Amino acid sequence: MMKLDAFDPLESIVVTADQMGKIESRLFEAGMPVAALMEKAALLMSRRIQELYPLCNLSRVGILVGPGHNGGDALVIARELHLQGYNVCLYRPFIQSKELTIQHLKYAQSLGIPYSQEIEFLENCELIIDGLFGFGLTRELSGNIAQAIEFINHLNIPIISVDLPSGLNTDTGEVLGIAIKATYTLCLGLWKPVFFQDKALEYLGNVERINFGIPPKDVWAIVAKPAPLQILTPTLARGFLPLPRPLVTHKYQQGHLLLICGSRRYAGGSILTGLGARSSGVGMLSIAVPESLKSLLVSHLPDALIIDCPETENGAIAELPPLAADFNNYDIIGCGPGLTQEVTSVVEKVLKANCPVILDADALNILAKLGTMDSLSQRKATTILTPHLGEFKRLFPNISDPGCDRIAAVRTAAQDTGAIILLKGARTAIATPNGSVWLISESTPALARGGSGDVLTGLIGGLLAQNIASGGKIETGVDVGGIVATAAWWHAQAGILAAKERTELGVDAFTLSQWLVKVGIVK
Ligand SMILES: NC(=O)C1=CN([C@@H]2O[C@H](COP(=O)(O)OP(=O)(O)OC[C@H]3O[C@@H](n4cnc5c(N)ncnc54)[C@H](O)[C@@H]3O)[C@@H](O)[C@H]2O)[C@@H](O)CC1
Ligand SMILES: Nc1ncnc2c1ncn2[C@@H]1O[C@H](COP(=O)(O)OP(=O)(O)O)[C@@H](O)[C@H]1O
Ligand SMILES: [K+]
Repeated sequence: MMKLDAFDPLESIVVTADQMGKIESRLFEAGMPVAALMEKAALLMSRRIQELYPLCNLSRVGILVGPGHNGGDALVIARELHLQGYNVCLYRPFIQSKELTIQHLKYAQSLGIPYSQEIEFLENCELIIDGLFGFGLTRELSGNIAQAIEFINHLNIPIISVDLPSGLNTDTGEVLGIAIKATYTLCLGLWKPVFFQDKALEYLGNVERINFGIPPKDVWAIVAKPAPLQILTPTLARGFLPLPRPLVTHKYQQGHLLLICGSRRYAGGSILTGLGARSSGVGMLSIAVPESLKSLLVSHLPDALIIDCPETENGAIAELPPLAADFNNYDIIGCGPGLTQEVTSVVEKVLKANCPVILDADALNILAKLGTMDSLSQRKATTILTPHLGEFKRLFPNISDPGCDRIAAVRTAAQDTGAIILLKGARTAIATPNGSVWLISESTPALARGGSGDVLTGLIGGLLAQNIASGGKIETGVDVGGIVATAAWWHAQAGILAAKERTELGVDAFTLSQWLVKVGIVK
């Protein structure tokens, strides 16, 4: 889980290793002594470590000391814990180190803190502080360092990583040979992309940011405003919600969403999409389904207008009747869940609509087969694609493996197509064509179940419909990414809340749709 500080203006900013280095350099050039900054950060960390693991519960703490300033931080922590009475010992495999790190080592030695170049020295520890490498690591780890990390990971004791788990690439989250599997990671200063890369999650443990007071002006001197990489924090999400509602309004002013979804084989997908939309508060909801599903949909969503469409032999939508085909009646269209891949002509027609369009599931597979991704950039209205990793790979075979760097992949996809792309996963990322990416900082694997994505499609559609109908900024494209991200945040929060009460096994997609309204979105 990730702890966010609602009152810190830098809490939503995510910077790359290169940007962090540049921001840090500005502080040093302005006169901040390197040692003083290290002291500030490491003192805060050592205080936090003492809260997490009080002295009375521990007999021995092992500290991994690297050659750079991550190692320097670790040595300051070692010194402080020692002075507080902890029994501390050091593993320091490097002969050569940065000057400041050597100085801290000298002082630690003068205090009588024992150290060794052999990792077995830490065998009887009950807590490990990992200060081997931070954002300065670029090369693969091998040899004795790799073996030491393997040894530590097998000790089965809590590990606290300084800044990030040693062995992870700060930007891509890639494991550089081998990496520490932390219980806690104390991110220093500003969030980095590694905290939002799916494949890094199992290494991070619980994540907290240590705010040691970086002046915002130094951040904005390096990072463009608005930041190209941002966490959708609860405070930002609340700003994107259509609340409060105007006192005098009517249903059409609260948005009219058309969903095109479902088939005989995947009837439930249309219900779940409808339930997601309903939870958004949308004013009017129309759902076009194959005619044989009409009564089923009416029984689940009596508030929605169900449009029955002629169907194929297999029970898929054959064509859209006039009521659904006149797209001028709607603020936005959501198309895809449960359609089957038969409905190519419907998807082609939807792509020609003048209003914003959300494509998900089968609509994405059809789009991939049509091979007309280029045509997306010709669309005048906004297009939103919501693929999971498999769908993303089918849509964008030429973008390098999104499994390696999801953030870079989704950004490229949005820039190439001119569409808003929401890449689903443990940490969903939403990219806009101007290169900015929104990140969802927490979720739950309870959502890894069939149908939860359908709920999300409906929710996105319903939120955007309300924004458009109220003369919102979507027309100028300004905040669409933020609204889409708000839907993803809301969806994840509902999953977290439901899982807390029902365990991670208890959040089926229908339950999820019911929990959306229980999220405390306006605290
Ligand atoms: N973010 C900030 O503003 C602050 C950062 N601080 C610390 O400074 C860290 C960054 O420090 P550094 O730039 O010194 O970098 P690191 O401490 O992350 O490590 C880089 C060092 O490791 C060596 N190295 C890299 N790859 C290696 C490999 N595969 N095998 C062996 N050695 C390798 C490099 O030659 C260099 O000496 C942060 O992660 C953080 O812990 C703090 O001291 C305070 C403030
Ligand atoms: N491990 C996970 N942690 C958090 N969220 C997850 C995880 N796995 C899947 N999800 C979320 O669940 C939803 C699944 O959507 P999708 O794959 O489209 O499923 P479906 O098509 O069956 O509805 C997405 O919103 C995704 O982000
Ligand atoms: K580290």
